[in-house]
Amino acid sequence: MKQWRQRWKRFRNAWSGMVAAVREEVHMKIHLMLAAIAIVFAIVFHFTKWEWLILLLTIGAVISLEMVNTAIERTVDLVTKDFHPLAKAAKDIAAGAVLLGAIMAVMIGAILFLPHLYNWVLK
Ligand SMILES: Nc1ncnc2c1ncn2[C@@H]1O[C@H](COP(=O)(O)OP(=O)(O)OP(=O)(O)O)[C@@H](O)[C@H]1O
Repeated sequence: MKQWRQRWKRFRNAWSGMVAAVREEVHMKIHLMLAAIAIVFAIVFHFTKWEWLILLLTIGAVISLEMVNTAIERTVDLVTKDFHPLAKAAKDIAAGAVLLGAIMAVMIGAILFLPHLYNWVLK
């Protein structure tokens, strides 16, 4: 029983972390908005099971990367407010990971959506 209470507490902490990231980070709101638009188009285009899998994995990867980036920013700010080359490197590398994820997501999105858009325009 105690174990379940602890698990529930951990789940609630993780959930409140997700809510805080969405509330406090403009980029998270943008990612969620783009994900919602992609999901609407995937429904309209009747995506196959494999297309859904790739789309959901991509959305999950980008949003997770943004959350880890936010966590790294907060940790660096907690450790030092002074300028430090290591603080800069940590923040820039974490931001670079998000950028790489976003570039991959745009490419995957083009591969997934362009053939459907093409067919839709030709109809
Ligand atoms: N303590 C620091 N020492 C050195 N450079 C820093 C430090 N804090 C931030 N920077 C530099 O400034 C940039 C912007 O930092 P900031 O903390 O404003 O994050 P951000 O990318 O604007 O994210 P957000 O606005 O979402 O918090 C970092 O990418 C880094 O290059």
